[in-house]
Amino acid sequence: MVSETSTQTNGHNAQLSLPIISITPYLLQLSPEVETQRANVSAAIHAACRDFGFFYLDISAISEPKETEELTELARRFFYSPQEEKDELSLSNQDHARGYARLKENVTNGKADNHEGIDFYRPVDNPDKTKPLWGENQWPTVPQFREKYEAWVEKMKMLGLVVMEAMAVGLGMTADEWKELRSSVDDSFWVMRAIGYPPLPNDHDGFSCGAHKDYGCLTFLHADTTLGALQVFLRRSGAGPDLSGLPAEQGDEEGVWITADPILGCVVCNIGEMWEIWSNGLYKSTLHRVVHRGSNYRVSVPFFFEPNLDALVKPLDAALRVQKKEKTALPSEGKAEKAKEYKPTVYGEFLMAKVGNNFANGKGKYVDD
Ligand SMILES: O=C(O)CCC(=O)C(=O)O
Ligand SMILES: [Fe+2]
Repeated sequence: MVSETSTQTNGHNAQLSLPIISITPYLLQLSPEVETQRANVSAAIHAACRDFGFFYLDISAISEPKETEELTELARRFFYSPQEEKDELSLSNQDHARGYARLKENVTNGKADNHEGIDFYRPVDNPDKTKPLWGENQWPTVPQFREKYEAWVEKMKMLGLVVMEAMAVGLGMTADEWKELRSSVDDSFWVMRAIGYPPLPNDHDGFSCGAHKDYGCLTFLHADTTLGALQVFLRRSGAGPDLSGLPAEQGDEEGVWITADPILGCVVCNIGEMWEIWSNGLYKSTLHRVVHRGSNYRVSVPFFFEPNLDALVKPLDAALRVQKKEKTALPSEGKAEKAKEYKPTVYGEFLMAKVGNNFANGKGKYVDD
């Protein structure tokens, strides 16, 4: 909530730590008091999206730690099974997107990532594995895996819609505007991934997962208790040189890499490129990466809440209103020319273009290389 975000430090300078925002008011029955709390939540999310593109979302109202611990335990059981068993669920059996990818099979920025993973997508009507993204999910035979993960999908889909509503309020959208936005995410083409990270060898100069921006709408990440692995790039001028000793994947951008360690009861939430378009750049999708140098085997479970395939994603009037208001508030820019607008895109076409490029060469999965 607003009053808490500036004081929660999570072990860092408050300016450089991700805010912690509870979604609980959006799950409670509406009353005048709850309405005020919701407005505070929305203002906090709006600020977090502008300043960080990342925040902790306290979801303790809908999930006990036991549930997420079970997810990581089930993933661990799968990743610890013999390699031949995991390979039976290989991406290549299906549409090259749904299934298991071996250690180093995934590539980011031209470098092999030091992780293995299994991906699931929203099921489709009339599956056809010869078509990009149109195959069937491949579930591990680990007892309870499918059941528990499918329950998580339902919960995250619900959470996605709730967070979208909170963001609509944060942008000052009217009820009709929210209704229209809602209709472009109410049949989300979601993706869920379980990722296993062995520690990086000491002399390894690469990354467990190279720096990238998520391309969709909202990511909700549950990770096990490993510290120091997930890093987020905060663009800040005057931040000084990057002392991480790692290749500068951020290019010439000035800023700092901070760690986003897990917090009990929270998922890490970040926005993808579709929100950058909806907000006309007011919200930025933020670079992040994983560098796991610990001695344990780390597991994370990101859920990607994405738009509907047929959603036309274009700058929202509410975001343009915010930008216009800010521009006219600046004395020097009183008669500013029309602000630059992001190009609209149909989510399904955008996704197919990303995946299609890789499909032809046997890599249906979207990789940012
Ligand atoms: O494992 C993590 O902490 C992050 C994974 C991630 O960024 C992704 O899969 O897009
Ligand atoms: Fe990511």
